[in-house]
Order: sequence, then structure tokens, then C-alpha cells
Amino acid sequence: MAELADLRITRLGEPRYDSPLAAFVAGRRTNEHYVSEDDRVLYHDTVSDLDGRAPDPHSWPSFEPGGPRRRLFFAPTRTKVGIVTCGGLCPGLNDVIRAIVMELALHYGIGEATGFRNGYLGLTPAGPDPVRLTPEVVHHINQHGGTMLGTSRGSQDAEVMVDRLVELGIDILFVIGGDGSMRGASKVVAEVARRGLEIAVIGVPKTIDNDIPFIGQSFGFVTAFSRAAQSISVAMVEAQAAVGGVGLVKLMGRHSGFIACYAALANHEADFVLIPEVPFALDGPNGLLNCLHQRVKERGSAVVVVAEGAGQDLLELSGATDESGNARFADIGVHLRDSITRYFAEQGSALTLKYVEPSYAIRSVRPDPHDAVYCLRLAQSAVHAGMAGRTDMVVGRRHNRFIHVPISLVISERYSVAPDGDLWMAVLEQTAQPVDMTL
Ligand SMILES: Nc1ncnc2c1ncn2[C@@H]1O[C@H](COP(=O)(O)OP(=O)(O)OP(=O)(O)O)[C@@H](O)[C@H]1O
Ligand SMILES: O=P(O)(O)OC[C@H]1O[C@](O)(CO)[C@@H](O)[C@@H]1O
Ligand SMILES: [Mg+2]
Repeated sequence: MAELADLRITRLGEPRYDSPLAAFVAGRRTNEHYVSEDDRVLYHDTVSDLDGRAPDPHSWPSFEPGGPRRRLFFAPTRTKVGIVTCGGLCPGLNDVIRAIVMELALHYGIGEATGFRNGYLGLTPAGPDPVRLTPEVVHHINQHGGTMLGTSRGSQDAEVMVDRLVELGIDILFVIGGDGSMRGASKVVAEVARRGLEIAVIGVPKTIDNDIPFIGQSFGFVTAFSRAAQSISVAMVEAQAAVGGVGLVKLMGRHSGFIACYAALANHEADFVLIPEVPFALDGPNGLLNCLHQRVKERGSAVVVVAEGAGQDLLELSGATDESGNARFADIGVHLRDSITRYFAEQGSALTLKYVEPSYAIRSVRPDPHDAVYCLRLAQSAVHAGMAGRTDMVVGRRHNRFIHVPISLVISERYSVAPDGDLWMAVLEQTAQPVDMTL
């Protein structure tokens, strides 16, 4: 839960220039489709959340709304902008890059941006040279998945990165990345502030895992779980056609099981969903093996969906990490495949197990139309925020309104599936798996 003070957005200074969009924005008042720039978007959305609060709504926790401002901190046409994409791929990265460049060009008269290549590495002397991003260069990039700028993991020194921004005269840096990238962005902000510079850092939060808090939903997530749902359908068709058919689908989701839950709910085909947030046992009456065996006996086949971070307590962890310090998990998919095979053999039951792991296929694709629109609108919000001199923030959407969220907040915790929440309840209702699979 955040309080009003946690939701304040940092400004580089007083706005100095009239926006080319001023006439368009002037006179608009908050309504169901738009939030005026002087208004705020409430954090809470239930009556009980507001019980006991002071009567003045201005004291309630609320977000600064996204959108164009009448006055700008940076001069239209003269501002220098950098863009970087970091961390794992996600559907829509190219859409965000394209929309930032187009918004800068079309509305603010800024004809080009600097694209830093291969993530934060591109902001250091050891990295590849930056590229010029013009409307012509980015025009068709949204037709492809991935990122035209490339990406990377691995830590870079904030002082070195700020040196590079100063050297190139960058006024606004757009960081398109996940939780790790936002931690990196926060260090860049701190270094910029330490030197007393006027460089804005604006995040566009990206992760197919949907594990970033306070932003509503991350772009690319809908596309990713839609692709994952196709793999579940594949597993179901294979399982149904086989004798003692079991479809086992392993999906991405390091710490948060949103992809597994949504993909499973999408077409009602999963019998068991296993996620990092909810422990399960293999053995025992409610353990996966017995329940799965029963389900196959009753229905002829079954489908198990497992997120990569689920059931790690059942495995031996190596303690290894990737270049960014993220834990490298033991392979729960292979462990389940072997355990199920052994158990069915012990029971003398027929088993045809089809193991499906879509892996990168769910995140390297271009976004579905829903995500493409979301990418575009997040990018436009990010540009408006940067031009108005906001910094140390990311864009998001809450209650269907675009908002500004301090970076400190989005890196303060991880968003995950609540075991007592609506989403997990929906999964339990749809799969009819035991509520507690550890008993
Ligand atoms: N605590 C941190 N401080 C500074 N930089 C960080 C920190 N954590 C991560 N970074 C940097 O941010 C970049 C991306 O981080 P990471 O590889 O964890 O991906 P991410 O942004 O979390 O995206 P995703 O989890 O969706 O793949 C890397 O270059 C990494 O070194
Ligand atoms: O193999 P890579 O590129 O490090 O990415 C894998 C990780 O990235 C994520 O998709 C998050 O972007 C995780 O779910 C997954 O474990
Ligand atoms: Mg991450």
C-alpha cells in the first residue's frame, strides 16, 4: 500500500516553454475518457480502502495522470533524447521505440533520437556505437518482434553511463526494461542528481512476467500469454489423442505465475496449474502425482501447466545466477516429466506424456493488436512526461487511466499472484485441482 508522499513525481524544474500541444490540451476537463493535468488518479478503488481516511480527497493516495502538458521543461525541436532497451525480450519493444520517435517528431518537432544498442552496455565505451533513430528508420520496425536496438543483461557503472549521456548532450533518457532495468535507471537518476544535471530518466516498464507492481499490466503480457495458451491447446490435443495422455507445458515465469494462470484460463484446458507463489507436493493424497493419476483415470487424459519458478523447493538449487544477478532455476519441467513417468510406471498405468515448452516463442513475437495499442499509448505518455521535465518515474495504467509512478515504488516490491486473490481462485475453480496440494 502506498501513501500520497510515496506517489510524488520528481520534476527537474519549473516548465519554461509552451507546448506545441497546448491548444489541443487547453480547456479539457476530467471526464471518463480523460484526466486533466491538474487532477489526480486515485490509488484505491474500493470504499473500504478509503474508510477512515481524512475527508479531503486531496490527502488520499493518488497518482499524477499521464498525458500532454500545456507547458514544457524541455524546448520543443531542440531536445536530445536517448532510448535504450534492456533485459529479456518482450512483444512490443519495437512498437515502443517507434512510438517514442514518432511522438517526438510529429508533436514536438524533434526529428531524431539516439538509440543505445544492447542495453546499458551501449551506454558505456565498451558497448556498440549508438544509432540515429528517425521516423524513416523506425517506420516499419513494429512489423517485427524483438528490439531493433538489441538488449543485454549484466551490470554497468552508473557514473560511466552518465558520462556518456553528458558527452552526447542527452536531455531525456527513455529506459524500456523490467525490474532490473528500473533499478539501473534509479542509479542513473541518483548520479544525475548528484552532479546537479538536468537530465530526465523515464521508464517504460517491460516484462512478459507481469511482475512489476503499481503499473496495472505490463505491455507484451497479453501477447505472451496468448501464445502460451496455444501451447496448452497443443498439449491438450496431443494428450487427448493418446493412451493415458498427459500434456505437460512449462512456461516462463521466474517469480510470478501470471503467464501460467492467464494462459490456463484462456481456453479452459488445464487440469493443474503450478506457480511459484503456491507450493505443491509431488507425493501424498493431494500431491500432484496422485491427483494427476486419478484425473487421467477419470477423464482419459490431463494437462499440467507449470511456471518455471514453481516447485523450486522440490529441487536442488545450484545458486547460479545470470549476468544481471537473477537466479538460474533448476528445471522443474524435466523434474515433473521424470517424476510423472516413474509414478505411472509404479502404478502399472499406461502413460503417453507429451512435454511442450514454448520457451522464447511466447516473447520474441510482435505484439497482438491489444498490446500494440497499449505500447503506443505508453510510449506517448512517456514522451509527454519527459518533455514536461518529469524524471525518476515510469508510465503505467491504473483504473484505465494513464499514470506516472515513481521508480522507487516499482522497484520496492514484486507483483505476484496472490494465493488468496481472485485470479488464483479462478484458476482453482477452472481446474478443480486441490486447494492445498501439499497435504
Ligand atoms: N540492482 C541493479 N542495479 C543496477 N543495475 C541493475 C540492477 N539490476 C539489474 N540491473 C541492470 O539492468 C539490466 C536489465 O536487468 P535484468 O537482466 O534483470 O532484466 P530486467 O530489466 O529485470 O528485465 P526482465 O526481467 O523482464 O528480463 C541489466 O543490464 C542489469 O545489469
Ligand atoms: O534466457 P533469458 O533471456 O535470460 O530470459 C529468461 C527469463 O526472462 C523472463 O522471460 C523475463 O523476461 C523470465 O520469465 C525468464 O526466466
Ligand atoms: Mg527482471
